[in-house]
Amino acid sequence: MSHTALQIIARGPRADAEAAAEAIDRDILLEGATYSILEEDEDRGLWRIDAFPTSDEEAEALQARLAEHPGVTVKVEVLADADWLAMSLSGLPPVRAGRFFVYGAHDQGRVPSNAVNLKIDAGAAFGTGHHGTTVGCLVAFDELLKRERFERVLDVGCGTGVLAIAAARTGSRVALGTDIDKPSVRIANENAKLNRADARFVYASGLNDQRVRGEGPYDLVFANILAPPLVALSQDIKEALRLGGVAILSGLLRTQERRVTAAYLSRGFHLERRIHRDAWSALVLRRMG
Ligand SMILES: C[S@@+](CC[C@H](N)C(=O)[O-])C[C@H]1O[C@@H](n2cnc3c(N)ncnc32)[C@H](O)[C@@H]1O
Repeated sequence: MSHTALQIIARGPRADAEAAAEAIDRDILLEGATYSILEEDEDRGLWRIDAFPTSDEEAEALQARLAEHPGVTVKVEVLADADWLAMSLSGLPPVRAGRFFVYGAHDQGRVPSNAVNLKIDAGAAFGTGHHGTTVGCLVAFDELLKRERFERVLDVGCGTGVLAIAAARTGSRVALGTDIDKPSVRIANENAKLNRADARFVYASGLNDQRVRGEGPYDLVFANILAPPLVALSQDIKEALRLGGVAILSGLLRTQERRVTAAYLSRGFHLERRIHRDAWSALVLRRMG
């Protein structure tokens, strides 16, 4: 594993950036790599890839793929420890995703002082922070928090509650989570207490529950569920969001991105960012209409 945390940034026109991203997707050495692609400057048609290698081999492979696309200019930055995103592959170590540090009971004592620390005991619920979909959501949220505040946040499919707890711990006044799995709701409420987070979790399917509607409209909706329910819930998620509000969606595979994106674009959302980790994708979509 690399000891130097790097961020590799590539900028260029959309076609070049998309082609470079596809080359990263095709490289089997980069199957586990995390990167995002977004439109940086709409007026200039400038797109940007940010990649976060977790080993020297990954860093080399990423730079090699990007170098094959002369239309993008590449910059490599060494990250301060507080910013890097790394997921070690041995055991179940803590996970760093932007400002968030997700850890279990066995990591007590290894907690950094410069992060938002989330203690998550998984039990029977999904969401220790180790899965590519959860990491994608946290990275997307961390980026958005650099520019925006989210007063009211809904987490559909809360699992351990990690996402709503992350919101409550970073200043959201309302952080509500739902799940169709009763044990997850109980575990999420316990995790909220454990983290002294003012987040609440209720047993409900989707968004058509009075307790969920009553707290809306939301500034941000997380939904880390599977692609078919993400498509099925697209209208409900739109209605739950205020105009200009953001949906962070995950649980979909990279290969399902087009289908899920199409459902949201047709409802007036704008795709702001895609984050890839392993075979998984996280999407940042803003309600424009
Ligand atoms: C992949 S886990 C995500 C857990 C956590 N939010 C995270 O990001 O790590 C998906 C969760 O969504 C729940 N779920 C699936 N479909 C749902 C629906 N229609 N409404 C509410 N919860 C749902 C599942 O029970 C599961 O706990």
